[in-house]
Amino acid sequence: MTTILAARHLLRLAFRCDPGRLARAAAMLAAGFLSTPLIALCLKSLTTAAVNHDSGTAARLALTTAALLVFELMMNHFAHLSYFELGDLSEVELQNELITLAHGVGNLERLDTPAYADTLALVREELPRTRASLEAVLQLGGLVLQMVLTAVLLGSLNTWLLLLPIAGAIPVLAGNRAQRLVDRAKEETAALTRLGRHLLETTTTLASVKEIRLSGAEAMLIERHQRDWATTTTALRRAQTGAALLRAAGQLTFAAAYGGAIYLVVRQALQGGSGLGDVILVIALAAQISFQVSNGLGLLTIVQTAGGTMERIRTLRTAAASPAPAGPGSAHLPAVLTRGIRLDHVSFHYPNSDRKILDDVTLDIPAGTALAVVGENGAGKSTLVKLLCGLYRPTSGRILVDDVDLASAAPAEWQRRVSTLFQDFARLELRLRDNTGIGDLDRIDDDQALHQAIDRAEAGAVRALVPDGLDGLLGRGYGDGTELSGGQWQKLGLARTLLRRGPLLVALDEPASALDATAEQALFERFADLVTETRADTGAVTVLVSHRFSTVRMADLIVVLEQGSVSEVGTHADLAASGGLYAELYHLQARAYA
Ligand SMILES: Nc1ncnc2c1ncn2[C@@H]1O[C@H](COP(=O)(O)OP(=O)(O)OP(=O)(O)O)[C@@H](O)[C@H]1O
Repeated sequence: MTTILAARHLLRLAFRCDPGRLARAAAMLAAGFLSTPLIALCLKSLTTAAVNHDSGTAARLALTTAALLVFELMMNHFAHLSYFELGDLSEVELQNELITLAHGVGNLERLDTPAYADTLALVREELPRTRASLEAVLQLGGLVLQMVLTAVLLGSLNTWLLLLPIAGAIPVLAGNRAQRLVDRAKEETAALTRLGRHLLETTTTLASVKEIRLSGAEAMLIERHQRDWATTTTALRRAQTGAALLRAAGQLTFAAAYGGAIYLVVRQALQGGSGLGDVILVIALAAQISFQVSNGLGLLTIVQTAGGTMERIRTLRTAAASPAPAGPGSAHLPAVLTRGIRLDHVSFHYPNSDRKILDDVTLDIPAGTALAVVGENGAGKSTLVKLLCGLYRPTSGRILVDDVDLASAAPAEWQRRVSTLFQDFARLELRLRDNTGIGDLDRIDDDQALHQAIDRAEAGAVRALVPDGLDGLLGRGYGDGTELSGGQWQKLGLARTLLRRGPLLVALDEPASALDATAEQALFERFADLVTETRADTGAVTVLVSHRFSTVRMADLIVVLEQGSVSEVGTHADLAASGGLYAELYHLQARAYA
């Protein structure tokens, strides 16, 4: 994206946020910037008056010069107050758009695409610079006005002097090219930078530090971290060196033109074509041009970097706006399940790999069924749940809800009818109310419903730990919230699941992985209640992924996944007697407990 497009985008954004403030900032900046060449003009007249011994005029001009200097400073100062807040508003607006781009894509497929994830990570990192970018755009506008006035004053003395501002364009063009070099290097090293940040985060956050310390993997991770950073830094340093050389060449060219301009006007004065005042005017203006060019270069670099960010946001927007593989249709989902959910020859691979994770899965889950999914690690259980929740679409095959193909319904419509607790459940370090309330946003302010869901999830003791109850903060993400254990967070995750009304699918992926034995027992009593309730209410299907066979056996139907394919389906009694993988795993676990 060119600098002009970036500037236009930032100005539009600022205009949307607060047009009045933008107009005030622009007017004050323009007034401040225009007063600089006028100071040079005053100095010229002051010199002429002094040479002519006109002390009255000289004194008046000296005062005017001082007043202009103060005016210039004041205008810049007050403009800064206006655009400071405007920059913040614009950044928040872009942050909101980024959140939409990360979540508003209907499914997770794009986030799994490395290019999309890298671009998103880069933009997230660059957003805090929005304020400086907007400031740079406004100042560049003022600078352009200032340069035009400077050019008019120079041209009125000698048309050759007009070449001076033109020579000023050379370092600008060189700067443009230099920035492109740096941007390209940044994009090429984005994946490694992301990995570096991940390693830094992993090695410095409490949760993982414990494990790393005990495993002794510290040295290995530090070595890996250093190696990756060294590769990234080398590539960036090479690009920065090339960029610095280009910028220096441009500035040297301007320096030569600057010297030529002074020579020209001094020669003109010696030949009697102009006075001492004109020489002073040119020296002052040339010095201003030198400052304008170097200032302009710095500002341009900032706007060009913002251009990179805007371009990346545009790429994200285009990707998010492009239709998903089989564009969502407008088919309506039933209010109540009568037949159930059917997977019809479903195969799936993640967008970032060709490896089939699910292979030709066909499965009928009648309405009201409690289905358990078992299988070894990596068999594809969580992936199956994610597909059922509509977070991903099958690469081939269909998922039918009664007779409606999920691909022909809007993902959001289905996701409103799904209640889930994922294995990697979210730990929202916000208020207890938010943490639970996002399970059913319409009820986030319904204290009674929130308390009920928390009680049903056996999380009453967690609530008692939070000093301000529903409005108390959780975690140490910001503020001084209550830190919770893994199991306590998981119970709150379950409370979210239980808050949702009228689901057609309840999916619990290893919901007891962090719970103690008593909590697990209580959870499965709740699970049984939930199945009975939702079955009567909406005919919902309940899917439970678990490695605990004591719980799995309660399910109406059990499906065994082996390397992405269904190897066994049936009731506990059928499968335990069949002598297959289920029977083997079940007896293995039963023996361990015996
Ligand atoms: N976002 C992803 N991108 C690429 N591959 C993935 C992604 N998520 C999971 N996989 C791969 O898919 C395979 C199945 O993962 P899945 O989480 O579905 O297994 P699972 O049966 O739930 O395992 P577990 O019992 O360990 O939870 C794994 O080999 C995993 O590496």
